[in-house]
Amino acid sequence: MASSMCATTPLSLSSSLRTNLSSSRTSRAPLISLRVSPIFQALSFKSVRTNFKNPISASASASARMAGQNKKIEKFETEEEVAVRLAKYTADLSAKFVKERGAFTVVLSGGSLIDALRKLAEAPYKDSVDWSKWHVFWVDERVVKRDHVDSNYKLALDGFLSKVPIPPGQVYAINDALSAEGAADDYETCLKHLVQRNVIATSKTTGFPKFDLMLLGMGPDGHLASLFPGHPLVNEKNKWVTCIKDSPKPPPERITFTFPVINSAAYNAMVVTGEGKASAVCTALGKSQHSETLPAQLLSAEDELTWFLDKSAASNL
Ligand SMILES: O=C1O[C@H](COP(=O)(O)O)[C@@H](O)[C@H](O)[C@H]1O
Repeated sequence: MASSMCATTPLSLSSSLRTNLSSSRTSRAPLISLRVSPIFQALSFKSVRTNFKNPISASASASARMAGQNKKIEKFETEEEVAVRLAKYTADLSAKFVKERGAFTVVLSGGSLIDALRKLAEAPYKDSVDWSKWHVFWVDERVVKRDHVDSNYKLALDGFLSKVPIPPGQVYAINDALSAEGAADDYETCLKHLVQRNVIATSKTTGFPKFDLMLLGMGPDGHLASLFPGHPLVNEKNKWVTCIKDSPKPPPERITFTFPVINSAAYNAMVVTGEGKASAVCTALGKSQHSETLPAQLLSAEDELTWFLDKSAASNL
């Protein structure tokens, strides 16, 4: 569908995926969110943490809404429980947006996030999500060929996209034949065409594209997308998509959404697991004395930001 509109050519998925295209179903029940009462909001992180030792249940995880903000933290005993919750959260948002606007625009990151999405490609979601309405984008991508081991597209294809029947024309990979600058410009042009067609919504508040859901990860250094601590790209205010040629994490050349676009998303989900990220989680969620501002601290969302943490990642809170 989008190939005639976008400079970026939507990817060509494997023929096995094409054979799945007829199997899309109706959407699931409306979103059920783990809202918490004002009393619970006032609970300290220490008391939330005690739930790890005596979990209520995997699904009724420790959850807290930051006072006065549209930011929630959901904590789970294990990474497996994070994956189970993330699948339901994403499926519920898919149903909500398909019902409201007839499309669901989802932005993926690379890294550990893709493995955390594995439950979404299993029963019951594999058959109940209306995959035909999904439009998939990348919050960042490495400037490598799509079949390269470092490609975020390849990671998502192997780990998730090849297992669900999203129409190939609705999966927007970056053009891997271009330079970093060219690929960033090309991707921004692609997004502008889709905004014109109202496939991607526009934020009334910021004027930037308003994706329905971004599924994000954070590095141990507190970076998200390809926005690294102390890098000037963190402060980009005008571009939608930009490139970095000196990424401290290899490979050095990448393209990335900018903060104005990331923070204009309706829903942002930050998924973090493992002890190696506990310190950055602590800083990002404002519980440490660390003087440096990490990119993850700057994350917000128009409607709601949720941090999904396992016990290890939350261990310093
Ligand atoms: O380089 C990247 O790293 C981040 C974090 O990855 P993780 O494996 O530590 O979760 C990822 O979100 C980003 O998309 C990727 O390009």
